[in-house]
Amino acid sequence: MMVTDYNCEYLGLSRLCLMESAGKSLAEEVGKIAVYTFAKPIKVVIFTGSGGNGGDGFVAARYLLNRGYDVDIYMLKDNIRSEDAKTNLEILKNMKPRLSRLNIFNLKTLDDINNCEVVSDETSDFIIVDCLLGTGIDGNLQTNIKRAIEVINESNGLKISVDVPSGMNPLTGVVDDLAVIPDYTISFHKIKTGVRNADEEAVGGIITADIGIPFEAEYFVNYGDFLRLKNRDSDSHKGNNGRLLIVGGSANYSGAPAIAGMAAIGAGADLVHVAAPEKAAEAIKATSPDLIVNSLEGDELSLEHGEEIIRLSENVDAILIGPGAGISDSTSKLFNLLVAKIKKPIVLDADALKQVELSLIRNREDIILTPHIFEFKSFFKVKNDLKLDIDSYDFKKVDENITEIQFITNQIKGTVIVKGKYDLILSENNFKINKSGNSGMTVGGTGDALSGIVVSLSAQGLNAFDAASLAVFINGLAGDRAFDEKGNGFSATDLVSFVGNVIKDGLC
Ligand SMILES: NC(=O)C1=CN([C@@H]2O[C@H](COP(=O)(O)OP(=O)(O)OC[C@H]3O[C@@H](n4cnc5c(N)ncnc54)[C@H](O)[C@@H]3O)[C@@H](O)[C@H]2O)[C@H](O)CC1
Ligand SMILES: [K+]
Repeated sequence: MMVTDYNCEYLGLSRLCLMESAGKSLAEEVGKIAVYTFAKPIKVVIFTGSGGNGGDGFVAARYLLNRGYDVDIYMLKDNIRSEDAKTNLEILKNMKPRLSRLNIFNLKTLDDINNCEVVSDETSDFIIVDCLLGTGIDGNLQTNIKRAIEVINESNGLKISVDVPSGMNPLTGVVDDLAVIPDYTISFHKIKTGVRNADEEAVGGIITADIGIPFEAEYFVNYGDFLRLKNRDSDSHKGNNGRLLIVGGSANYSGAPAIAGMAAIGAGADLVHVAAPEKAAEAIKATSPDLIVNSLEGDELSLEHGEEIIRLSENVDAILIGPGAGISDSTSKLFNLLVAKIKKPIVLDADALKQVELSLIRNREDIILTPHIFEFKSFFKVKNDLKLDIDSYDFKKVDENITEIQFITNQIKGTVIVKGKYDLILSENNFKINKSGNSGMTVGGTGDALSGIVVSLSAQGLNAFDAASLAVFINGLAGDRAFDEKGNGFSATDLVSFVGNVIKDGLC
């Protein structure tokens, strides 16, 4: 959800708009609950925190006042951290002289909280709206927030939590310390995972309110997806942040595994091993000192290298098979042996896609395929004239094309990137569209760079779908920077040189 939130901004839909929409939806739902719970106008008491959750409450207050409710706002924090929440609080404060039936109380001390009206109100004819904490909860509950949660739970009023019951982990639904126990939880756009996972008595009746977030914010890969890249912990040491093995190269092709390897380092991997036939290995050693190259006898990757490669795979977190490997019967047998024996995330690219049997990977979620449309059709043995053609405003055409491709990829549990002007990333019934990149990326080697970034993110712990989605976005952004610098004259090596910067900027 946080990814979607951020991606809204890149569609031009600001968080302030989303907060207005969230607050309005909240007021509508509170109004509906009030009408069918109480036969008369009642008071709504809104407890607010210092973040966006509190901001939703400030917005809802405006709409509830217009619906004839008395509104008391109990602010637990007056140092509001969310700019959008601050804007909405200012609006309420600018309503002076006050004509609306609104009171705003600053609960600065525990005594203020203990003496607030909901504690003493014996009736139950009021609604408490819990806007203390939402998806931004972090660490143990501060004392005042904890006391406010107790007061809310002890009160007789009807309780409504906004987005997440305050005190509950929005991702897991776990309550480490204490949480509001609401009669209803109103979730914006989509039920938060934690709310869905929690027991019913911990969240009450769940209501999902639409706040105008368009599909595209969820289905286009964008900068919000960088949130999935774990922030590297400061005391990590070599090897913590991804170790990977690239199996590729042949007598004529040493560039592909080298480009993939350098891209993998650019995407943050710590240790990049390459296993390649001796001529390619020597060439890679000479050009890329940062790669740990294992030289395999002979001109091509073949079955007798199997044991050595499987041994190498034991010390890494993810493997990329294919770049520059060439196609031969023995390489084919080797690749199928590796896929059958190595139970770690595997990325299959280029020549591996022409040789690995579909049946071997059908039930593996940790497999990522990176075909362009022609490799896609040959891997899945597609007979008809299938194209990746979603560059259109015609939603029927886009939907049909994606559905047609999904029908094919649903044969496997893994993730498939179908590369094109707009790349399509598919896994089970989930899909994302990547719009970064440019036509200059038709230059040879950009696919090798992509496969290097995919295996790097996979080695750093991202699941197949997230690693694939983010990698395509990063590869395209690096291609866009290379284009800005050299127009259509950039090389895959130029693209690789921007990968690190793209991620650094994306994480800011
Ligand atoms: N698309 C949407 O779903 C929208 C959601 N909105 C609302 O915004 C919140 C998320 O806002 P955020 O500012 O990130 O965080 P919170 O308001 O949940 O709280 C953070 C706030 O609270 C303080 N805090 C954090 N942890 C603790 C703690 N353990 N004890 C005490 N205080 C704590 C911290 O200082 C922060 O200031 C989301 O849930 C929705 O309700 C937006 O309205 C827009 C669209
Ligand atoms: K809440």
